[in-house]
Amino acid sequence: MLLSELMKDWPCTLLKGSIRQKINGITESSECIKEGYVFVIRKGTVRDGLDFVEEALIKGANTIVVDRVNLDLSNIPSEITVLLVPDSSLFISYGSAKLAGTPGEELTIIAVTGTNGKTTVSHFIGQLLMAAGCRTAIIGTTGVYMNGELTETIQDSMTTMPAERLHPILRQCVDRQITHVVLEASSLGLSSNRLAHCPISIGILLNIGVDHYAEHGGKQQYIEAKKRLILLAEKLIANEDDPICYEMSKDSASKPMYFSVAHLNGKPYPADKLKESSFSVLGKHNEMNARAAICALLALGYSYNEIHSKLSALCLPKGRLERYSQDGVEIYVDYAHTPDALQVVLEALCAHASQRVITVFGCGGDRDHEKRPQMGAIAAQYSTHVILTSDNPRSEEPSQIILDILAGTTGFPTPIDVLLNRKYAIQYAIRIAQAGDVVLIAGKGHEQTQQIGDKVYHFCDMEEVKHAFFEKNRLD
Ligand SMILES: CC(=O)N[C@H]1[C@@H](OP(=O)(O)OP(=O)(O)OC[C@H]2O[C@@H](n3ccc(=O)[nH]c3=O)[C@H](O)[C@@H]2O)O[C@H](CO)[C@@H](O)[C@@H]1O[C@H](C)C(=O)N[C@@H](C)C(=O)N[C@H](CCC(=O)O)C(=O)O
Ligand SMILES: Nc1ncnc2c1ncn2[C@@H]1O[C@H](COP(=O)(O)OP(=O)(O)OP(=O)(O)O)[C@@H](O)[C@H]1O
Ligand SMILES: N[C@H](CCC[C@H](N)C(=O)O)C(=O)O
Repeated sequence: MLLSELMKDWPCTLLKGSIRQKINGITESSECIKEGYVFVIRKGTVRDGLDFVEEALIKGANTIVVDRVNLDLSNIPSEITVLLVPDSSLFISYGSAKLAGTPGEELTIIAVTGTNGKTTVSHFIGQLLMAAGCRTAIIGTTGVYMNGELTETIQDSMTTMPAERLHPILRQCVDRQITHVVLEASSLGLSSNRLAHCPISIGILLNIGVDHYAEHGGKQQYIEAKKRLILLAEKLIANEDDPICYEMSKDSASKPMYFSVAHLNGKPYPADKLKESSFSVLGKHNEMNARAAICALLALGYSYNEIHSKLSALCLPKGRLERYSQDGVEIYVDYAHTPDALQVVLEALCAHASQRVITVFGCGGDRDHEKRPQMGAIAAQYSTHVILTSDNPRSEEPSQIILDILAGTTGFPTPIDVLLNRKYAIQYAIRIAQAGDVVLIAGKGHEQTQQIGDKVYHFCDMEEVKHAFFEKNRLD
């Protein structure tokens, strides 16, 4: 494509060079530059793309896009084009869509946001659509699935991928005759305009809890970020029981569809209806997730009868209440890393367990501190025994994270042990567990790595569980 074609529908000012350049791709990361690429410079939270211009030019960039005036461009050779745009993050979304041939326009895109349940609801919707015969892709934290096949795992478990990666994947979807795409819209993805040029038919608002406040600068800013989905989506589905979601839904241009614990789309829908359809996924939260998914199918024109006949086959994505049982002990690996998530999962397991509930968890470093004591209190309230350990400490001191969690556990009689090494914490839990006990290992779900400092190690909770049983039986 010629640069002139990319620019023609977008407010751009030519600062230097020619618009007759042939361009082969677009990126905001110098690491991804190839010959003939457009390098879009963005000032980030940590670094400034401006510092990587030299690297981009060495790698073959022929166009530089900036969104700041009065920059010194004298070091940029004359054969390189420099454009000024009002906002780099919007331009990269627009440019990525256009270079990929706007594949989103050929697809029905459903985007799911909320603090908890995005991955689960996306997979439920995807599974229902596939059961109804639609070729469907699911894009989110656990990877890209095209018609049920995992085609790409996402580095860093990113929930909403940058636009420059999303639109080429949407193009692959079109090439594979996929008609429906269900994607997760994270607050950070929405606030950084990753979905700005992705045409969304249905937006789903699940819930608002505590997560990512620190990165957004507060709860209100987090809510504002989630609200962007309402402006992007043609139709909105919202959780009527969540007061913040309900309030937010009033900003929708079209009349929203609601789901709640008692209603669906304005009609009574008691829990028995789900049971009658043999929906059998554990946890009240997953019943709510199923209600959101049913609403999405209703919005797409399916009837209750068609939807109900498919509910019995719904299953959870990897790392969500993932069960393993050995020697009469039931183990659940779950991705609960927020207070609300830990609470609903423990409520489900307490209702299900016949004996003790042993909880192993920690909290991620460089993330909200306020969720730590809240999660400590919830774990202590619902569990018979708590083992505190490291999640992804990242740049933080692991023992300080534990102290923050412990602050919430005072006043509860529950025994609490601390084992910073997650492997040993899991081994200890399995060693003390007896037949009939339930062990919850929370926080990392499907993750295959653990980040301690700036080092990333292979780590998989489920692998450690199996290894721990092997060790226990070897020692006995
Ligand atoms: C908080 C956030 O959104 N971070 C993303 C963001 O970083 P940033 O704005 O701080 O960028 P930066 O690192 O300061 O760099 C500034 C600019 O310099 C460029 N650069 C930087 C280094 C270099 O060598 N060359 C280069 O060109 C960068 O590409 C960028 O354009 O832009 C980067 C480039 O696209 C992303 O890699 C980075 O995501 C990182 C990996 C990340 O971990 N993000 C997580 C927190 C995230 O987005 N999570 C959400 C929410 C998950 C949930 O729901 O729980 C998600 O959707 O995954
Ligand atoms: N509707 C819900 N309400 C509260 N907690 C939930 C709900 N659904 C799932 N959870 C909890 O949240 C965890 C993560 O679920 P899921 O991956 O579906 O959410 P998510 O919003 O995609 O999370 P993330 O974006 O952080 O990956 C689950 O393992 C479970 O503990
Ligand atoms: N997308 C979330 C996942 C958190 C998972 C948990 N294991 C942690 O590391 O805190 C985040 O990056 O905040």
